[in-house]
Amino acid sequence: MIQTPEPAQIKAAHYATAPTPPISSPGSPSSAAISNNTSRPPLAMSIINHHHILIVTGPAGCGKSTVAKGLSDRYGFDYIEGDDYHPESNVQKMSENIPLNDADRWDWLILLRDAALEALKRGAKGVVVTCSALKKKYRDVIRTARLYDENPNANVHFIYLQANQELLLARVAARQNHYMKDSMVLSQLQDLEEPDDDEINKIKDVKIIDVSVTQEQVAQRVAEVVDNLLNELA
Ligand SMILES: Nc1ncnc2c1ncn2[C@@H]1O[C@H](COP(=O)(O)OP(=O)(O)OP(=O)(O)O)[C@@H](O)[C@H]1O
Ligand SMILES: O=C(O)[C@H](O)[C@@H](O)[C@H](O)[C@H](O)CO
Repeated sequence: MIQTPEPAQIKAAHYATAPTPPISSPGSPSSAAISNNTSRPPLAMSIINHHHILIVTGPAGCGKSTVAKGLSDRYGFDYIEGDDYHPESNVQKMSENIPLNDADRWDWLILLRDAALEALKRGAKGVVVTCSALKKKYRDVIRTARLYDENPNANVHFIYLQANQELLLARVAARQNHYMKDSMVLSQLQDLEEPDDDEINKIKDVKIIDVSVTQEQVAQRVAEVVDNLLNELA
């Protein structure tokens, strides 16, 4: 989540040279919820044996940054805030309430994918990325991370935070100093393709979390789901 109206520093011109990703600042109350409120399991073997990229997805205001910080703290994974990787032109558009289109998003998605791979290459145990990933074809771009990873191939998991329009609008309205306005939430909902049957039952790399509950309850749900996921792959 970008808190200031400053344009992003990072340009998406060359996706092959991903910038150094921002690492989470630990200790926010929300991240503490996921990392502490749920008892920490023994370190999942899969964290040691696999490369994991957790993509926290959903429209603006669903709680991606909140959840992602918690996951990063819980597993000691690097944290990549998707908002920080938009080219200046995208930030400008969003600040002016102009919805992004596919063309605006391609390089951004590839940049995020490559930033996650870069982090793994530098030795990160795993990576958590926030990315709206509103359409199936956007998620497919991120899915190709597996093809570009070195041994072991990265496991990409999408954690889709599901919320209705009313809830998203309320959370965005309550948030201070952020460029995303109500109208942007509405345009994102128009673009949104929720994970479909193929993704859920065939590719099986999507988990859906209902976020219409408190931050602590969301944290609990997400921690349970991701603990299981990582342990299943051990
Ligand atoms: N479960 C929850 N209950 C109530 N408020 C929440 C919950 N989760 C997050 N929030 C609040 O809702 C607002 C949006 O959360 P957050 O910034 O994490 O969403 P986001 O999906 O990252 O948004 P964006 O895509 O616009 O960056 C924040 O003010 C956050 O504190
Ligand atoms: O896909 C998009 O339309 C945008 O990239 C958004 O997802 C923003 O990055 C984010 O939601 C801002 O808060």
